[in-house]
Amino acid sequence: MSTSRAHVDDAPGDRPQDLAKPNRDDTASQPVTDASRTPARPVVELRDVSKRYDADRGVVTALDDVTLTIDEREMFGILGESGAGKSTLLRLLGGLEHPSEGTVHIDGVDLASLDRRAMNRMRHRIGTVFQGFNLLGNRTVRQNIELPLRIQHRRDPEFVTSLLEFVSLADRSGHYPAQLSGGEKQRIAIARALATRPNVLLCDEPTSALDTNTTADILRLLQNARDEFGTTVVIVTHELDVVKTVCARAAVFERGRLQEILTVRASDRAESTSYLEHARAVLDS
Ligand SMILES: Nc1ncnc2c1ncn2[C@@H]1O[C@H](COP(=O)(O)OP(=O)(O)OP(=O)(O)O)[C@@H](O)[C@H]1O
Repeated sequence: MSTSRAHVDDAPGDRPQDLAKPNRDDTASQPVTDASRTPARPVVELRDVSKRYDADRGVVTALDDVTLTIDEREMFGILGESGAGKSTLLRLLGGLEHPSEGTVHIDGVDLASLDRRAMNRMRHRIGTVFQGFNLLGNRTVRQNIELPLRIQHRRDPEFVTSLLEFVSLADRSGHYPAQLSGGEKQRIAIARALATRPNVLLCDEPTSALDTNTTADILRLLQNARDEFGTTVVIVTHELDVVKTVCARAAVFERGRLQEILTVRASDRAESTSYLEHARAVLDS
């Protein structure tokens, strides 16, 4: 598996016909809309990863000897109770921190091997969606989506327009976040995360602040992002329903240890339901 820096430095495609391509050259000829026909290729790989922190209460082991592979275009859940190590795992995948032991590879690149510049480039290939949306209140919808491109001193107005359409907010592009609902804010946040054509989309409790119907909309949107952009989607959540609805597999963590990787049977996948149907299902059982 390649660990070359040149791989990281590949410039993303800027032409309109590149809109649906993931930000990587070696998959350029592959169809991105039919995940089932593409052979599995590891995109996220953790090998023997441990992460320890020096805290007032002594050394805390947030992750303990974790080995895990997530394949290209997979929708993968990370489950666990509070303190299980989920956020720590996301920080390692996003390159915000490095493991105390072990390695984290994204697209075959060992994140710890990258210098600051290469790491910045790599971060643009990893989109993040947060529970609290993290939008800039003094920027319009369109400006929020453009932000990651502006940071790279790039412009891609056609792509931004296509993203506005992708998240069904083309008619709200001049509005400010305060004028939008929670679900709409999360749709902007997803469009912003996709603006750099990331290969991996990290979602940190993306639906925890949303009601049942809006949750279903956002999960459908994440699935569409996977299908249309070829993005691998990692969803950290404590909501089992979320995993059941969209993920094929999920890793369950307890006190930093990966307990098991569960496979969600297709027949078990929850169909998106109305609020009433969901309430019936929960209250009647
Ligand atoms: N920067 C840090 N310094 C010290 N301890 C930390 C740090 N970050 C996390 N921890 C500890 O590591 C453990 C795992 O924390 P982490 O935030 O990853 O769990 P989590 O599963 O995301 O929990 P939650 O669902 O509550 O966010 C906890 O015991 C936490 O207190």
